[in-house]
Amino acid sequence: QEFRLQPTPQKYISQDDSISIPLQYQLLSGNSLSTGNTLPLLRSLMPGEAPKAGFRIYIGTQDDKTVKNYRKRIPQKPEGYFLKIDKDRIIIAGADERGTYYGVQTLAQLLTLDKLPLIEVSDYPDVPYRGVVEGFYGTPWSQEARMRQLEFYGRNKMNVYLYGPKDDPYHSTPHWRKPYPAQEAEQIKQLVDKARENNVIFYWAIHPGQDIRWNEEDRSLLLQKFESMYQLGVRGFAVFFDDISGEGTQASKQAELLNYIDNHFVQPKKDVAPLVMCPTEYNKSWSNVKGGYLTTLGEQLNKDIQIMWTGNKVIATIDKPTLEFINPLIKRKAYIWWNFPVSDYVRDHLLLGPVYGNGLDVKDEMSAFVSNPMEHAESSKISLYSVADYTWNMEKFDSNTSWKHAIKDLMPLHAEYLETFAIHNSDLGKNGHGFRREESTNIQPALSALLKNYQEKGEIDETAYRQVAEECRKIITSADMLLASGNENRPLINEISPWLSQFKLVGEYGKAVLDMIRLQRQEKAFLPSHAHAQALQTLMTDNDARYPQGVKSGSGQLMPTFDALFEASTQQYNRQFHTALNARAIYSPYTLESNVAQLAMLPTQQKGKEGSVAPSNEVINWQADGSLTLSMDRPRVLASLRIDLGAPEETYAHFRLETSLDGKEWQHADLQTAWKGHTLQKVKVEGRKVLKIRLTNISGNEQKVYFKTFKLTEKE
Ligand SMILES: CC(=O)N[C@H]1c2[nH]c(C(=O)Nc3ccccc3)c[n+]2[C@H](CO)[C@@H](O)[C@@H]1O
Repeated sequence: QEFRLQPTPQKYISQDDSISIPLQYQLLSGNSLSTGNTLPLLRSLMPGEAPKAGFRIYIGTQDDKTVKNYRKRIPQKPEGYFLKIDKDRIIIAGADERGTYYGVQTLAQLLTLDKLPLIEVSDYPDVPYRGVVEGFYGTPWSQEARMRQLEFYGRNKMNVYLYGPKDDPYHSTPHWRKPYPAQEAEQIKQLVDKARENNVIFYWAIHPGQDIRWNEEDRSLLLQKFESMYQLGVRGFAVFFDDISGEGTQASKQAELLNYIDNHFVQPKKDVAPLVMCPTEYNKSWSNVKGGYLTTLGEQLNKDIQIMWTGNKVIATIDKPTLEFINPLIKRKAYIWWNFPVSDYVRDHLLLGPVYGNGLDVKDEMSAFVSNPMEHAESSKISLYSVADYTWNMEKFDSNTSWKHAIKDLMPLHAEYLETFAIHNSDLGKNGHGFRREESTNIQPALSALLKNYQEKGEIDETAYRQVAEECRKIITSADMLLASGNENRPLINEISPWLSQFKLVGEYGKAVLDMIRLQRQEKAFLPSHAHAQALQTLMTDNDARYPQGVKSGSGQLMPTFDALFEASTQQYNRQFHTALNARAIYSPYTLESNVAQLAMLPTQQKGKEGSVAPSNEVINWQADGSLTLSMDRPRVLASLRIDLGAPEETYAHFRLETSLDGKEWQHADLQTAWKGHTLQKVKVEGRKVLKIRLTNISGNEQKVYFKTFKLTEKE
């Protein structure tokens, strides 16, 4: 019988023979397992324990007598285990308690088969700490979502979960100094208990850097907060110094605080996991090696304190050069914080594609690999399943195979439909980090062939046409099947339903555009298809109130191709029949031009009377005389313009804002602080008619700013 074990074991041999699942068995378990959740898990999987049964299960860690005959078969690696299923017995022998627990989790997978294969498994993880950092901006996961996550981590042999949602006020400013209110405290306690049940180390992270004062009072308040979390059962602690400015960014002060916590809290407790910290310089593109921040941490931080790293950029895949850069500087193996599939900077997209691009030769260069996921907990499991696979057995990791199994694991009864949805919802679109993913890889060659032939020769590639038509049919069917999938995975469908509705429209739009190119030479028959395609464009634009920018689906390949075919066929029709049908598919009245590299990539958005340039999460290096120009499709009367460079008021003196009606004559506009103490500027343009708006760095020097807001509102 075919089966796959998740994550891929280091080594296993399955005989071509199997046994029926024993209905009764005699359990011989080691004393080391008298506490913990390993035996309860085994008993929940195999309820037929009977003292005199013939079939036996021997379970224990290597110090237990019950498995002493198999001690030499146990991999001598942390969390390693040996599992053997024989005709009259099962042996589960772990290098330690968690290893034994993982042996039971592997047995659990085999128990889902009709019969138990006779098998020997010798297994252990490549990366010491494997799991998830809930570290994104936006709506934190719900309690129910977190409880489901922790079960998922246990099943997939992930051993850490770091709690650090940016928008939890008791994790970060303003209330990091305060204990949780009773209800929130109880929820954290429930999570800690659930984590223990699933052999996951629950780390609670604090994010104090934005307003910490380097004094005895704040140090004491932070330790009191950690102690209050310890009383709730937390046995793992982290301090995040990412995304802060000011006093809190000093490496020597950060190191002094962390060493104090390590020496006066973590070490004395004796049952607390190694302290973890996220540095302020957490990626190479921001690091200033000569400035000494990273080397200060490397030299001064106690050796057992773990230092997180996101890679060569904020959002990046991790390869050997990445680790060869950072490990020598911090004088330890980096604790990788992988910013995928986090989507808090592209919230209109779902990132459901394969996990790929990380090196397969770096297992010995990192102390941990934790994924920062989407705010959509269930949807994130597609990636998290593969992260578990990758970090457990790196050299055997196969991106596409793992992705397919991840989808089957999430929705076994609707896997083919979820796979169709996921393959077309994987790219991020243009974004401030410049991080992209492949999308629609299954149909991309046919899309290209169809478009190329039509645009260059006005001809239809019939093979490609049929393939694309079939894919549109699958898209429409998949959306319906998933929306109607009932309770197979209701939390997942609740998360993705706005995108499923959009996905169905994408399929319908593709069909309408295929009709258009087929009917392009028929003066009357073309018109209904053109009208239907335009109607679908409108429906795809104003699609879901919960997402101000709307939701995007198929934005990497499908929509650009369908839009291009819409425009080409309509232009062809207009030429042939001397008509003036609208030939513009993507109707955005705003276009962005800039000679500032990091701004030029930013997309523009329109929502009703509002037009904006998408914010960037990176520090913008705005060169002297660099400018950004937002152009309209026609002169428009402004009601307001708001700009926020995330910088003090005096910074705005380095910039000039102008508007123009013709792109030649420019008129100055005053920036003024909208609210005292805030960085948001309200520009005095009320009633001004403009065609272009231009912001220029006139200081003569490079300015480092954040590009948080550039939003205009038109007069009704
Ligand atoms: C370590 C880290 O990635 N920290 C945060 C983070 N920070 C950034 C930034 O780009 N931060 C930034 C950019 C410019 C100016 C200040 C801060 C991205 N992310 C992640 C993805 O959006 C976000 O989920 C995460 O909480």
